[in-house]
Amino acid sequence: MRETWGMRTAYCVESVRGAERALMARVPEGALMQRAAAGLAVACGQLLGRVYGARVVLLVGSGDNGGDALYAGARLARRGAGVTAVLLDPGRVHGGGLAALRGAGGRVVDAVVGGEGRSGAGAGGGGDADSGGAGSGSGRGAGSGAAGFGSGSVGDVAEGALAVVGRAQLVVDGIVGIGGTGGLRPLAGRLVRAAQESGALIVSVDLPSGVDADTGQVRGDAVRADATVTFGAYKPGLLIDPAREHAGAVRLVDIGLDAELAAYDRDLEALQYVDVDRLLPVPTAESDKYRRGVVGIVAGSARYPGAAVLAVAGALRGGAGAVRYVGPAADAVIARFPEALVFDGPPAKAGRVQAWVAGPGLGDDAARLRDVVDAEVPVLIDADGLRLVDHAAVRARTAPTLLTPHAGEAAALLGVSRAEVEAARLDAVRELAARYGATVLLKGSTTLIAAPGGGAVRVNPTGTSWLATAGSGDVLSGLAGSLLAAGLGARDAGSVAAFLHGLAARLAAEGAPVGAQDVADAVPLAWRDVRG
Ligand SMILES: NC(=O)C1=CN([C@@H]2O[C@H](COP(=O)(O)OP(=O)(O)OC[C@H]3O[C@@H](n4cnc5c(N)ncnc54)[C@H](O)[C@@H]3O)[C@@H](O)[C@H]2O)[C@@H](O)CC1
Ligand SMILES: [K+]
Repeated sequence: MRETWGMRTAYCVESVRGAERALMARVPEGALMQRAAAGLAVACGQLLGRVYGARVVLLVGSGDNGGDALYAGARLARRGAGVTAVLLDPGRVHGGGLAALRGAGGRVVDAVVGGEGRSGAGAGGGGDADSGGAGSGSGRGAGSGAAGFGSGSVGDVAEGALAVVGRAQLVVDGIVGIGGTGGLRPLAGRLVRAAQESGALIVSVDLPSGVDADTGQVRGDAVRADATVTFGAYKPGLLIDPAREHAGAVRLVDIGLDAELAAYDRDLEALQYVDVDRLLPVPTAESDKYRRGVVGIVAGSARYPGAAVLAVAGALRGGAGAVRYVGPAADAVIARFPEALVFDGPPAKAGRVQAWVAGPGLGDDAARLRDVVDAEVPVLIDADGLRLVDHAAVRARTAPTLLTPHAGEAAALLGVSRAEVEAARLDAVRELAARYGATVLLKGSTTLIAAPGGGAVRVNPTGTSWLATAGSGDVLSGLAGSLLAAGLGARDAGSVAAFLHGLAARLAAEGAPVGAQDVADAVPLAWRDVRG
């Protein structure tokens, strides 16, 4: 699973379109679409295993996304597949693509009654009531300028179209790509549901139709693909939940866009093994414990001594030379980790510290937290610390600050609901970083790290649902604080910690539940895996 290549990057639609325009001016007309279609056809062939004789259905929308699907379908038809295009908007379809498919022997049916498909209302049954989808939302009517989608009632779907979808081995989702807004329209939703129910493999072209490319939001019905073949660059939505869950395995097809994209700012970055390897603080011959960094941990309380132990456990595995625990759980910490330095007074009097972690299990100890926030070294604030902290004091800090909320804590900081944060993680993390003048690591299904000055948001690629276990956040804050003390900047410390933490959970879990202590114990394995 180890990848040897570097940073994965994602660009917003505006940048991708700009780069595409620049490239299109230099290459023959239609060349980019042919590159895209060729890559798509190869990926479909690999998923099918055997192309000759395979039953392939293309769901074709009104734009170039449908064009990609049609040209790829033509390539598959020339290799012997039985390819049928279902036109969702027969009045607006990519002409060249349609001609190519027909020329290669592909069939074409209309999705709506009155086209080439036989007419018949309500075939397939049962779907009408839930055609609005879970997201019920705002996006559904948006973009109703797309002729044929907003207007057609669900009952208008042609029986012939549903029947071919039901028999397909592979369904290619060319409904919408980067030109899409809002969720699937009812007609498309009906066909997609039929595909999903049939058990066919579903491959999305560029993006799963219905998701938001730039934010990862899903505002209505959206395709759930087994794989997505994306062109030129990843789009943020392919890397951020909830859209990411819809994409399946994502494959990037090079259409020659990289040189043009260099003129644009990245929207997202996902560190890979080699990037993390380069960032890990590895001691040299001259290192002593102070040069390697001392991390101070202000965590735990009489009620929650375990949070102190777990934060120290994370900190001991993060590369700092020493861990100094400050608080009332010193006995519990020493019993488990005799190598920790402990002190039960105010942090300001605790001795030398290069970075502080404050908050896990802290209870209501606002005084100790204030001491830490006033310190002129990097500070990580988590959990209870996020609830107690004086926001103006955070904004006034001059040394780096790293806030590590989960969605619920982020919601409280922003004054919105947890569901709103979960639905729009990228917006939430950017907004928090701007508002608090701090680097923010938003934990969850896709952990994101945003710096206060803007720039690319980091997305952690190693996350796993095994991390959804009590205390795992305490380990993460200790680990990230330790990396801060070892000299990493806040954005790097947060992203490297999230990477190691996710990897450690995977290595510890191996398919079975693990506790936070197991995750901490597996962090050295993750280091070795990265350095290996
Ligand atoms: N621009 C380029 O150079 C390339 C573009 N390519 C493909 O072109 C796509 C973009 O094509 P387009 O700009 O034509 O846009 P799309 O094909 O993504 O969308 C077409 C139209 O669908 C309508 N629409 C919007 N939301 C909808 C919804 N929820 N349901 C139904 N219809 C909706 C709109 O009228 C929109 O203009 C990319 O995603 C990619 O697949 C590739 O061929 C590679 C090269
Ligand atoms: K698509």
